Amino acid sequence: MTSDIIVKYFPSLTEKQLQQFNRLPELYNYWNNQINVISRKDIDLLFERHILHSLGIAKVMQFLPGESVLDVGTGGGFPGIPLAILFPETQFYLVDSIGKKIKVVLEVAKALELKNVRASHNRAEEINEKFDFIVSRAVTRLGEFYPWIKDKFSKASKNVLSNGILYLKGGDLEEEIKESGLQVKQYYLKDYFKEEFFETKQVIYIKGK
Ligand SMILES: C[S@@+](CC[C@H](N)C(=O)[O-])C[C@H]1O[C@@H](n2cnc3c(N)ncnc32)[C@H](O)[C@@H]1O
Repeated sequence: MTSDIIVKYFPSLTEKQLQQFNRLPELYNYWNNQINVISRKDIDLLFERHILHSLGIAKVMQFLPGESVLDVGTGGGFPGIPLAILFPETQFYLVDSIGKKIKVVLEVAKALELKNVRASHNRAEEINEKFDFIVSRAVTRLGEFYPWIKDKFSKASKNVLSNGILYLKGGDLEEEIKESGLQVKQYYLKDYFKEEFFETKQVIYIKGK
Protein backbone atom coordinates (compact mmCIF):
# COMPACT_ATOMS: atom_id res chain seq x y z
CA MET A 1 0.00 0.00 0.00
CA THR A 2 1.53 3.34 -0.99
CA SER A 3 0.62 6.97 -0.76
CA ASP A 4 1.10 7.52 -4.53
CA ILE A 5 -2.58 8.33 -4.94
CA ILE A 6 -2.25 11.15 -2.39
CA VAL A 7 0.86 12.57 -4.10
CA LYS A 8 -0.95 12.39 -7.45
CA TYR A 9 -3.64 14.80 -6.26
CA PHE A 10 -1.59 16.74 -3.68
CA PRO A 11 1.84 17.07 -5.33
CA SER A 12 3.24 19.76 -3.04
CA LEU A 13 3.28 17.84 0.24
CA THR A 14 6.31 18.37 2.44
CA GLU A 15 8.59 15.48 3.39
CA LYS A 16 7.09 15.55 6.88
CA GLN A 17 3.51 15.34 5.59
CA LEU A 18 4.47 12.48 3.30
CA GLN A 19 6.05 10.62 6.18
CA GLN A 20 2.92 11.17 8.29
CA PHE A 21 0.62 9.86 5.53
CA ASN A 22 2.93 6.89 4.99
CA ARG A 23 2.68 5.86 8.63
CA LEU A 24 -1.12 5.66 8.56
CA PRO A 25 -1.43 2.09 7.14
CA GLU A 26 0.78 0.65 9.89
CA LEU A 27 -1.04 2.63 12.61
CA TYR A 28 -4.55 1.82 11.39
CA ASN A 29 -3.69 -1.83 10.78
CA TYR A 30 -2.53 -2.07 14.36
CA TRP A 31 -5.40 -0.14 15.94
CA ASN A 32 -8.10 -1.65 13.75
CA ASN A 33 -7.16 -5.06 15.12
CA GLN A 34 -7.78 -3.82 18.67
CA ILE A 35 -10.76 -1.54 18.02
CA ASN A 36 -12.71 -1.66 14.79
CA VAL A 37 -12.74 1.83 13.27
CA ILE A 38 -12.51 0.98 9.55
CA SER A 39 -14.49 -1.79 7.89
CA ARG A 40 -12.16 -4.78 7.33
CA LYS A 41 -12.81 -4.85 3.61
CA ASP A 42 -11.75 -1.21 3.35
CA ILE A 43 -8.47 -1.29 5.23
CA ASP A 44 -6.54 -2.26 2.06
CA LEU A 45 -8.03 0.76 0.38
CA LEU A 46 -7.13 3.09 3.23
CA PHE A 47 -5.43 5.67 0.99
CA GLU A 48 -8.24 5.92 -1.55
CA ARG A 49 -11.40 5.41 0.51
CA HIS A 50 -10.43 7.09 3.74
CA ILE A 51 -7.43 9.38 3.35
CA LEU A 52 -8.02 10.77 -0.15
CA HIS A 53 -11.78 10.90 0.48
CA SER A 54 -11.16 12.99 3.62
CA LEU A 55 -8.87 15.29 1.64
CA GLY A 56 -11.68 15.91 -0.84
CA ILE A 57 -12.66 18.76 1.49
CA ALA A 58 -9.30 20.39 0.71
CA LYS A 59 -10.11 20.45 -3.01
CA VAL A 60 -13.20 22.54 -2.22
CA MET A 61 -11.51 24.87 0.24
CA GLN A 62 -8.12 25.32 1.91
CA PHE A 63 -8.22 25.91 5.66
CA LEU A 64 -6.18 28.91 6.83
CA PRO A 65 -3.57 29.07 9.58
CA GLY A 66 -5.30 29.77 12.89
CA GLU A 67 -8.74 28.60 11.78
CA SER A 68 -10.54 26.09 13.99
CA VAL A 69 -12.34 23.01 12.72
CA LEU A 70 -14.63 20.57 14.56
CA ASP A 71 -14.91 17.01 13.20
CA VAL A 72 -18.21 15.52 14.40
CA GLY A 73 -18.43 11.72 14.72
CA THR A 74 -14.82 11.29 13.66
CA GLY A 75 -14.71 7.53 14.38
CA GLY A 76 -11.05 6.61 13.97
CA GLY A 77 -10.21 10.12 12.73
CA PHE A 78 -11.88 10.74 9.37
CA PRO A 79 -11.84 13.27 7.92
CA GLY A 80 -10.02 15.02 10.81
CA ILE A 81 -6.64 13.25 10.85
CA PRO A 82 -5.82 13.53 7.11
CA LEU A 83 -6.95 17.17 7.15
CA ALA A 84 -4.82 17.89 10.23
CA ILE A 85 -1.77 16.48 8.39
CA LEU A 86 -2.51 18.61 5.34
CA PHE A 87 -3.20 21.79 7.34
CA PRO A 88 -0.70 21.74 10.22
CA GLU A 89 -1.42 25.35 11.20
CA THR A 90 -5.18 24.87 11.54
CA GLN A 91 -6.57 23.62 14.86
CA PHE A 92 -8.68 20.46 14.69
CA TYR A 93 -11.01 19.15 17.42
CA LEU A 94 -12.23 15.59 16.80
CA VAL A 95 -15.19 14.25 18.79
CA ASP A 96 -17.06 10.98 18.85
CA SER A 97 -19.77 9.58 21.11
CA ILE A 98 -17.85 6.28 21.41
CA GLY A 99 -14.88 6.56 23.76
CA LYS A 100 -12.77 3.73 22.35
CA LYS A 101 -12.76 5.37 18.91
CA ILE A 102 -11.32 8.51 20.49
CA LYS A 103 -8.61 6.34 22.04
CA VAL A 104 -7.55 5.36 18.49
CA VAL A 105 -7.60 9.00 17.37
CA LEU A 106 -5.42 10.08 20.30
CA GLU A 107 -2.95 7.25 19.71
CA VAL A 108 -2.65 8.04 15.99
CA ALA A 109 -2.27 11.79 16.65
CA LYS A 110 0.40 11.06 19.27
CA ALA A 111 2.34 8.69 17.00
CA LEU A 112 2.34 11.32 14.23
CA GLU A 113 3.17 14.14 16.68
CA LEU A 114 0.22 16.14 15.41
CA LYS A 115 0.27 19.23 17.61
CA ASN A 116 -2.86 20.66 16.01
CA VAL A 117 -5.24 17.84 17.04
CA ARG A 118 -7.44 17.65 20.15
CA ALA A 119 -9.94 14.87 20.63
CA SER A 120 -12.60 14.02 23.17
CA HIS A 121 -15.32 11.49 23.90
CA ASN A 122 -18.42 13.63 23.49
CA ARG A 123 -21.62 13.87 21.60
CA ALA A 124 -21.57 16.85 19.22
CA GLU A 125 -24.51 18.39 21.10
CA GLU A 126 -22.38 18.63 24.27
CA ILE A 127 -19.62 20.74 22.73
CA ASN A 128 -19.83 24.30 23.94
CA GLU A 129 -17.36 26.12 21.69
CA LYS A 130 -17.34 28.07 18.44
CA PHE A 131 -15.52 26.99 15.28
CA ASP A 132 -14.86 28.38 11.82
CA PHE A 133 -15.79 25.13 10.09
CA ILE A 134 -17.44 21.84 11.01
CA VAL A 135 -16.54 18.76 8.99
CA SER A 136 -18.08 15.30 9.07
CA ARG A 137 -18.47 12.05 7.18
CA ALA A 138 -21.01 9.24 7.45
CA VAL A 139 -22.62 10.29 10.74
CA THR A 140 -26.27 11.01 10.04
CA ARG A 141 -28.75 12.74 7.76
CA LEU A 142 -28.29 16.48 7.30
CA GLY A 143 -31.68 17.25 8.85
CA GLU A 144 -30.69 15.52 12.08
CA PHE A 145 -27.08 16.78 12.03
CA TYR A 146 -27.72 20.48 11.58
CA PRO A 147 -29.51 21.12 14.92
CA TRP A 148 -26.57 19.52 16.80
CA ILE A 149 -24.11 22.13 15.57
CA LYS A 150 -26.07 25.15 14.37
CA ASP A 151 -24.97 27.43 17.24
CA LYS A 152 -21.28 26.49 17.05
CA PHE A 153 -19.97 28.87 14.37
CA SER A 154 -17.68 31.85 15.04
CA LYS A 155 -19.22 35.03 13.68
CA ALA A 156 -16.26 36.42 11.70
CA SER A 157 -15.46 34.52 8.50
CA LYS A 158 -11.94 34.79 7.06
CA ASN A 159 -11.99 32.22 4.27
CA VAL A 160 -13.32 32.17 0.70
CA LEU A 161 -16.38 30.33 1.99
CA SER A 162 -18.18 31.77 5.01
CA ASN A 163 -17.89 29.73 8.19
CA GLY A 164 -20.05 26.63 7.88
CA ILE A 165 -20.33 22.86 7.41
CA LEU A 166 -18.32 20.79 4.92
CA TYR A 167 -19.93 17.34 4.97
CA LEU A 168 -18.70 14.36 2.93
CA LYS A 169 -21.66 12.50 1.44
CA GLY A 170 -22.30 9.93 -1.27
CA GLY A 171 -25.16 8.63 -3.38
CA ASP A 172 -28.36 10.34 -4.36
CA LEU A 173 -28.93 13.16 -1.90
CA GLU A 174 -31.92 14.88 -3.42
CA GLU A 175 -34.45 13.55 -0.86
CA GLU A 176 -32.14 14.12 2.08
CA ILE A 177 -31.42 17.72 1.10
CA LYS A 178 -35.09 18.44 0.46
CA GLU A 179 -36.15 16.89 3.76
CA SER A 180 -33.54 18.97 5.66
CA GLY A 181 -34.94 22.25 4.35
CA LEU A 182 -31.34 23.55 4.25
CA GLN A 183 -29.69 25.65 1.55
CA VAL A 184 -26.71 23.64 0.39
CA LYS A 185 -23.98 23.92 -2.20
CA GLN A 186 -22.86 20.63 -3.73
CA TYR A 187 -19.28 20.00 -4.89
CA TYR A 188 -18.69 16.78 -6.85
CA LEU A 189 -15.48 14.93 -6.03
CA LYS A 190 -15.43 13.26 -9.45
CA ASP A 191 -14.43 16.70 -10.76
CA TYR A 192 -11.17 16.33 -8.81
CA PHE A 193 -10.53 12.58 -8.39
CA LYS A 194 -10.78 10.13 -11.29
CA GLU A 195 -11.15 6.85 -9.33
CA GLU A 196 -14.55 5.17 -9.60
CA PHE A 197 -15.08 5.34 -5.83
CA PHE A 198 -15.63 9.10 -6.16
CA GLU A 199 -18.27 8.84 -8.88
CA THR A 200 -21.16 9.83 -6.57
CA LYS A 201 -19.19 11.41 -3.75
CA GLN A 202 -19.82 15.02 -2.83
CA VAL A 203 -18.82 17.68 -0.38
CA ILE A 204 -21.92 19.43 0.88
CA TYR A 205 -21.38 22.99 2.07
CA ILE A 206 -23.90 24.67 4.34
CA LYS A 207 -23.28 28.23 5.49
CA GLY A 208 -23.35 28.62 9.27
CA LYS A 209 -25.62 31.16 10.95
C1 LIG B 1 -20.17 5.49 10.52
S1 LIG B 1 -19.15 6.23 11.72
C2 LIG B 1 -18.17 7.32 10.73
C3 LIG B 1 -16.86 7.62 11.37
C4 LIG B 1 -15.94 8.54 10.57
N1 LIG B 1 -16.51 9.87 10.41
C5 LIG B 1 -15.61 7.97 9.21
O1 LIG B 1 -16.13 8.46 8.22
O2 LIG B 1 -14.84 6.99 9.15
C6 LIG B 1 -20.24 7.37 12.56
C7 LIG B 1 -19.67 7.86 13.87
O3 LIG B 1 -20.48 8.92 14.38
C8 LIG B 1 -20.51 8.83 15.78
N2 LIG B 1 -21.65 9.63 16.25
C9 LIG B 1 -22.97 9.39 16.03
N3 LIG B 1 -23.72 10.36 16.59
C10 LIG B 1 -22.84 11.23 17.17
C11 LIG B 1 -23.00 12.44 17.92
N4 LIG B 1 -24.21 12.95 18.18
N5 LIG B 1 -21.90 13.08 18.36
C12 LIG B 1 -20.67 12.57 18.13
N6 LIG B 1 -20.46 11.43 17.44
C13 LIG B 1 -21.54 10.78 16.96
C14 LIG B 1 -20.56 7.33 16.04
O4 LIG B 1 -20.11 6.99 17.32
C15 LIG B 1 -19.63 6.79 14.95
O5 LIG B 1 -18.30 6.64 15.41
